[in-house]
Parts: sequence; C-alpha cells; structure tokens
Amino acid sequence: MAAASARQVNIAIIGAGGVGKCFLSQLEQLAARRPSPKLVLTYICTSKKAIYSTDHVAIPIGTVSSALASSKQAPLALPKLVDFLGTSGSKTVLVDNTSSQDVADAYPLFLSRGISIVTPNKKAFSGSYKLWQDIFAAAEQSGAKVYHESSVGAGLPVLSTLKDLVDTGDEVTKIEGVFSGTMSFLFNSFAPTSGSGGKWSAEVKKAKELGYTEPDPRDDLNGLDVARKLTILARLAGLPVESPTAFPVQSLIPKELESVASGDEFLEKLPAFDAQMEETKAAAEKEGKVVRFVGSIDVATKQVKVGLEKFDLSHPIAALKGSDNIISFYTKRYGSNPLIVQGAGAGGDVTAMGVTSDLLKVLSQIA
Ligand SMILES: NC(=O)C1=CN([C@@H]2O[C@H](COP(=O)(O)OP(=O)(O)OC[C@H]3O[C@@H](n4cnc5c(N)ncnc54)[C@H](OP(=O)(O)O)[C@@H]3O)[C@@H](O)[C@H]2O)C=CC1
Ligand SMILES: N[C@@H](CC=O)C(=O)O
Ligand code: NA
Repeated sequence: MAAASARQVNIAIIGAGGVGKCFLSQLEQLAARRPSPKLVLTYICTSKKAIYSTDHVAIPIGTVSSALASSKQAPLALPKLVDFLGTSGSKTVLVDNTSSQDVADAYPLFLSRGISIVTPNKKAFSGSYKLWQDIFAAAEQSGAKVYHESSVGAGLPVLSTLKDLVDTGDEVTKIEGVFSGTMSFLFNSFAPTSGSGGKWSAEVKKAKELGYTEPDPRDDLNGLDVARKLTILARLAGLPVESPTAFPVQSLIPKELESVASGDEFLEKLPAFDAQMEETKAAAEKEGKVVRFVGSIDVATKQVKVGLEKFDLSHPIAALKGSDNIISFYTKRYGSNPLIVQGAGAGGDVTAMGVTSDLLKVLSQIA
C-alpha cells in the first residue's frame, strides 16, 4: 500500500476516446494550476489496454496517449480495480469516460469502498431504478461523491440547475426542449430554416466525425440517448421512471436497418434510405415549418415523450445552430417564462468541461 497523503487525491480513468482525451488535457492543466490537493493519475485504461503500477506510482498525464498505445498491460477486471483503488491509502476519484453498462453497474461497488465518481456516462443513471437507488445509497453510506453533469446537455449546467430548483423548494412542472447534440446538428443542417440543407445520411456521418454521436450512432438515431437523458431529469425532478423504455420514444432508424450487425454497416447502408427523411422534411415544409427532434417531461401528469415535432421558423427550437441544446424548465416560481439553458450539447471539449467541473466539486468536498 502506498503512503497516505491528506492533500493528495488519486485519479483513475476508464476510457480515453473523444471525451476521455479532452478530459486528460483539462486534467493536466488543472493539476498544473492547482498544487493542492495534488492530483495523481494512478490508473487509466481503454477496453483493451491499461497503465498502472502495483505501488500506485504517478502516471505522467502528458504522455498517456502514446504510453497507452504501446502498453502491454490489460485492464483490471472491475472488482480487482475496486480493490486496487480502495487500498491506495489516498482518497480516489474514478472518472468513467466510457458508455459501458458494465462499468456503470459497478458504481455501487466503487462508491461503497469510498471511491468517488464523476462521469458523462448516462447508463448508470438511466438504467434500472434499482441501480439508481443502489448508487445513491452506496454514496450515502460511505460518504463518497457522485456527479454526472455531462450525462445531460454535455457541460451545460442542466443537472445542477434542476437540482438547485428542487433543493430550494421550487416546484418543477415541466421540462422540455432539444436534448441531443447529434439530433440538433442533424436537423439544423438537414432541415435549416433557410437554404436547402444537406443529405440526411451525409450529415449523420459528419456528426460522427465531429464526435457528437454515441460510439454507435444508432444509439442517437433510435431516440434512446434522449430517452436516457429524460429518464435522468425525470428522476431528479421526483418521478421514479423505471427505465428509458417506459415511455413513448420515436426511432429514426429505417425498419430495414433495424437488425444490421454494426454501426459501420448501418452508416454504409443509410444513404439508400435518405428519401424517407426527405419526405418528413417536405411534409413540415408544406406547412411552412421545420421538423426537430424534441423531448418533454410533464411532471404533473407523469408523461414523458421523445420524438419529432414541427416548429414555426420563428420558434427558438427551429433557430438553434450547430449541436446546440435548449432546455426549458417550467416551475412554480418562474411562472409562464421558463428558465432556459442553451448551448453546445455535444463535443469532446464541452463534455470534458462538465466532467472536470464535477471533479472540482468532488475535490472541494473530499480533499
Ligand atoms: N461525445 C459527446 O459529445 C458526449 C459524450 N457523452 C458521453 O461520454 C462518454 C464517452 O463518449 P466518447 O468519448 O464520445 O466515446 P468514445 O467511443 O470516443 O470513447 C469511449 C472510450 O471508452 C473506452 N471503453 C469503452 N468500454 C470500455 C470498458 N468496458 N472498459 C474500459 N474502457 C472502455 C473505449 O476504449 P476502446 O477505444 O478500446 O474501445 C474508449 O477509449 C459516453 O458515455 C457518452 O455518452 C456525454 C455527453 C456528450
Ligand atoms: N450523443 C450525445 C452525446 C451527448 O450526450 C448527443 O449527441 O447529445
Ligand atoms: Na450538463
């Protein structure tokens, strides 16, 4: 076991993809800017490779990408990782930059061993309601912290805003808007309020290249990514939604492509179905409107829904740009003028910013 240090916090990272790489760069800057507590990276892995030493020696953050590429170490199995981190002698924060359900399922184990968690991964908080309860019960029992701001609206202050509304005694009646950076980008470029727009399948490819989509873009196009976000928001607003499939969710996956084997094969075959989305766009245009992918939670009636809707060209949802999300909170205090959060809802840097700011919140409480 390494020597304990009160002013040292160990960091363990799972996942070094689009968001993970941006987080590493923000962590390096943070560690350089803030000498105390000393932030020490002791473990990092992808799905196949890892870097760590049994005596928890600091891994130089700046060289992680090349060191991971040449590493011969395999990742520790999750229960072994819990033991490894739990016996370091220092407070530890796990940063989960994957979209893995297996990692998410292990959160109660990490938390019960006093390991705090920050993550943009939606799976833990939008899986079964039991997992949600187990996570917060484990954190409560051990005092470990868990923050997941980037699981909704990337780095935008969506969860912190909702939590503040609820904690200060406001009554949230409705939450609605555009919750997907990918869907926002797709419809803003495929069906813009002026001009003709690009081909649907080409825009889907672009969204993936820009790092907006889930690792498998079908998880965005089938509406499940938005359904997961609404599940998280509904639970925080006090509705014990059982799962993201417990309410109506519209999928934009063509029927014929529902069973293709991989995301890559899906992208290859998608151009043959561009006409379907063109029809949807033309139907809205006939009414002088544009089509957008939105979601809403009606707290009073307990209704949650996700899907396509048509909007007048002057509507704020129609006028969004790039990967912007717009989320309106209707509450008793705010009356008929909702509190609105708007800005980029996807992308490595803005997502990592939410994770880094969560890390700062944890540090302020544990170090
Ligand atoms: N991209 C965005 O704009 C946003 C993303 N998010 C969330 O951030 C998370 C990461 O997204 P992103 O960086 O784009 O995804 P990427 O696919 O780019 O990266 C995922 C990383 O996780 C690793 N990984 C996956 N499964 C495991 C596992 N079981 N054990 C260890 N490592 C694993 C992958 O390793 P390998 O390469 O070996 O497979 C890869 O390094 C997701 O949960 C996503 O929903 C949230 C908000 C916005
Ligand atoms: N794929 C997601 C990423 C952020 O959650 C999105 O496009 O919004
Ligand atoms: Na957020």
